[in-house]
This record gives sequence, C-alpha cells and structure tokens, in this order.
Amino acid sequence: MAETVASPTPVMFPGTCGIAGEVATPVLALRNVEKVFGRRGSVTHALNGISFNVGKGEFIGIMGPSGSGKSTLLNCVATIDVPTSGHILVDGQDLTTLSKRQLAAFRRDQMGFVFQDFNLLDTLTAYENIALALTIKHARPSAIPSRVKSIAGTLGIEEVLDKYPYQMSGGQQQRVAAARAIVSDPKLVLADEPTGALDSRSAAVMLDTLDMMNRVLSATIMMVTHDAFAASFAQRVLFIKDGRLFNEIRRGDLSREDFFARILEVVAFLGGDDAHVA
Ligand SMILES: Nc1ncnc2c1ncn2[C@@H]1O[C@H](COP(=O)(O)OP(=O)(O)OP(=O)(O)O)[C@@H](O)[C@H]1O
Repeated sequence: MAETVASPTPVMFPGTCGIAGEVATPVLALRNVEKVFGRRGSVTHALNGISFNVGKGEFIGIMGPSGSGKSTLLNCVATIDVPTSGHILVDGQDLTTLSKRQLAAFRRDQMGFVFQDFNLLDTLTAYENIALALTIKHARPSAIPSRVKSIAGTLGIEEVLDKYPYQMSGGQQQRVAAARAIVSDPKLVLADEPTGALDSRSAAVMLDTLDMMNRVLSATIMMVTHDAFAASFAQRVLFIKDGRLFNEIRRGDLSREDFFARILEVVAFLGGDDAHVA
C-alpha cells in the first residue's frame, strides 16, 4: 500500500487551522474545544482547541492516529463527555450550557447514533428496534408503521423487518441500526467506526447506506473512523493530531477512488496506524 503514496501532497495548515468548514448555518459548530484528563502530575490534553463547522446535509469524516483525540471529540459532541472549555453548538444550541437532564433530552430528540457494535435490542425484531426510536420520542403511534417502512425501503432492509438480530447478518444488523438512527430525522447522525465490526463486503454496503442516508434522506453525518476506505465516502475529512485539527481535505469533484488516494497521502504524512484498506 505504501507505494500508492509515493509523493505526499503538502498538507495545508499543520497545527494552525482556523475554523474548518465555514458555512452560513452550521448544524454543528465547535469553538476552541479543549478536553483535559487527569490532575496535577498526570495531565493529558486530549483536545487542544478544536474549531470547525459542519453544514446542514454534510457528511464529514474524522481521522487521526491512535490517541489523537477522535473518541474524545466524538464523546464531547455526543454529550457523553463534557469539554473542559470551549463551546459545542448544535443548530445554534450551546450544549456546554445544558443541564444533565436537558442533555439527555437533547441526545434523545436531536441526535442519531451508529455504533460499531450495532446496539440493537436482542428481544425486539428489526421493525420493533426501529419503531422504538420513534416511540421514545413520543411520535404519533399511527404515523410509526409508515415511517418505519419508508426508511426500511430506502435502506433496503424490508425483508428483515420481522427478524430478530440473531437471525440477521452483521451487515443487515448495521443497516437496521442506521435506520434506527435516522428514522426520527435527527439534526445530526454520529457514526463511531461504523464498519469496524464488518467484513469488507458488509462494510461496503454499510458505507453505501450512510451515503444514501446523506444523499437521499439529507442526513448530516459526522463519522469517526480509522479506515481510509470508509472516510472516502465522506465529502470532507478532518484530520486530528495530538488533539489539534491538523488538516482537512474535500472530495469536491474527485471520484471516490481518487479521494481515497488523497486520504491515504495525508494518513501516510501523519504517520500512525490509520492506513487500513478494506
Ligand atoms: N478517561 C481518560 N483519562 C485519561 N486520559 C484519557 C482518557 N480518555 C482518553 N484519554 C487520553 O486522551 C488522548 C486521546 O484519546 P482518544 O481515545 O480520544 O484517542 P483516539 O484518537 O480515539 O484513539 P484510538 O484511535 O486509539 O481510539 C489519549 O492520550 C488518551 O490516552
């Protein structure tokens, strides 16, 4: 694989990035976000002043070497963790000012999650797993069946709606998890290594599913991944190193294959363990 990275293109602004992804009305805006773990004597600056915007309908990837701060960033945006300083705004609402109770409601009502290990409930069918996301958001019961069937049709999982998770392949389970994440039309979908537990064929199907969620259903997606192939499905990839925004590249008019090659160049430049190829 190294031979595909013969002449790394110089990166744009190592360590000096301003606000990446300037957009008029960002769905997600990070402003100088810092996260410090530990106390005197053993302090880790996991995030060192990260600022970027994600526009409505964008699909962005976050990459970086092991320990660079990707999970910490995702956890802060997911409101699972709290930044030490800085601000995180979703649709203009500053999450750093909300109480625990408000954050729980915000997570439930405004965000969708796709995790590596699916997190489907074993005792519910695919249909029930997806419908549950609407029930807990107090959707009108009469509206639920048509909404679930519509999403299932778009994501190509109608034939597994009556199956339980153990009766489905990993790829089908992951698509059901994606349907559950998107069914209530969240402001932001967060995907954490969504292909990490899948074989390469299922991973490709999952990435097509995310792509469809973005293009057909207009979902705004932020995906953290180690995998350059997965990242090549995003429209823009942000690279983090040592808790700082190191670089961003946009797909623009590039084919997915050419974007993949560009991502590999930056990964090789950054070093680390990110050059997984599906
Ligand atoms: N709870 C914690 N307490 C102390 N240090 C932590 C904690 N969580 C993360 N860190 C440190 O913060 C830094 C960033 O970790 P993080 O898990 O965000 O990196 P990452 O990019 O997701 O890594 P990986 O790709 O290996 O999962 C690392 O140095 C890590 O050791």
